Amino acid sequence: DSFVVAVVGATGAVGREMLKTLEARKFPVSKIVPLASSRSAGSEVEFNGEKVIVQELTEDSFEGIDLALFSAGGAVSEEYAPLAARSGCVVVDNSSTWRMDDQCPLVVPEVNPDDLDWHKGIIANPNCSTIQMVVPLKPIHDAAKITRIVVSTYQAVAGGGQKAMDEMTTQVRQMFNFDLESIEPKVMPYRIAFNCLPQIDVFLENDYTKEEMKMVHETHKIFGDDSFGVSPTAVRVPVYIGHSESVNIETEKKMTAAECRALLSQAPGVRVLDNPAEKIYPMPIEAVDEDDTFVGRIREDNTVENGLNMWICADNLRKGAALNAVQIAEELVKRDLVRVP
Ligand SMILES: O=C(O)CCCc1cccc(C(=O)O)c1C(=O)O
Repeated sequence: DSFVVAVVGATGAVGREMLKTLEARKFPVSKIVPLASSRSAGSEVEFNGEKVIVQELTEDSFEGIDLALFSAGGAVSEEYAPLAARSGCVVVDNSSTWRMDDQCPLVVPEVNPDDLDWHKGIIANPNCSTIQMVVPLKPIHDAAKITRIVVSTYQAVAGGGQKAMDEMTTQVRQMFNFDLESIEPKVMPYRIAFNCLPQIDVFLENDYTKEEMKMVHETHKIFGDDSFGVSPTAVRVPVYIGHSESVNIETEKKMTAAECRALLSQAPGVRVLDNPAEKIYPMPIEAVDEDDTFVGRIREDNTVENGLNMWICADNLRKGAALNAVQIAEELVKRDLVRVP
């Protein structure tokens, strides 16, 4: 059977990727309903070779909608996701609003698909940096029990949306014209062109950023296990699309680099690119427009008992957001769960 599917935030960077992914994976859509703010309503998007008019999001937009993918910011999710669920529409929300709500499953289909079974109408899509980390770490955790994670992220500007990407373009152009004075950052705290910013989102009381603490809390919820620590540093780097992460883990049981490589070569959603002698390793420019999470630079960390280092890259708009949301929708269809209990 096929479904009436809404995309809320259809004109944003992630919303557009959601439409592209629904089409590319031939999700069974009987009717697509692109929704956005009054500002974007009236514009057109393409879907399955047809032009579709973007409609304005209102409280009765969800009548007759079976499934709604949200990526329109936390405030819209907070107000409209419960409305949608109450009118019998299953919501997959890409914002952080519902991720830590104990009535909402927080799901990466390769990692914890069974959590979908207890959804009450709203399912949360994790933060992009969390998704690409848990995909390879879950099989390792199952095999050797992770006791500690230290992660440093190198996050693309696309995570800040189209405006952030445009800001970097402007800065690069200005710098090539040696016009440095007029660089006035608006979306990001400082100039990002040829720079690194160790701040993504706001700082909290503990001097970590919201982005860093999302990786801690969301990883624990997705694994259903908070017995291990997560020590995060999230950094913005001058890359357009594709997040990279340097991950160091300690495990209870010893796992060699070779065993880790072999395990990840079989892991769902993972592609191992790891041959230093041939200069083979993941890079963000190679991860763009790919479904997989790429892992390389796998090596033992002999400064601790059972340590491993690895380097992980993924397209943050795709597996980091839109693809994961569509894969959740696919899993809901498979489990006949496109219905609000
Ligand atoms: O900047 C990045 O590289 C990733 C940030 C993603 C993001 C941006 C604004 C708001 C939220 C949010 O939902 O709170 C989120 C999120 O956690 O998905």
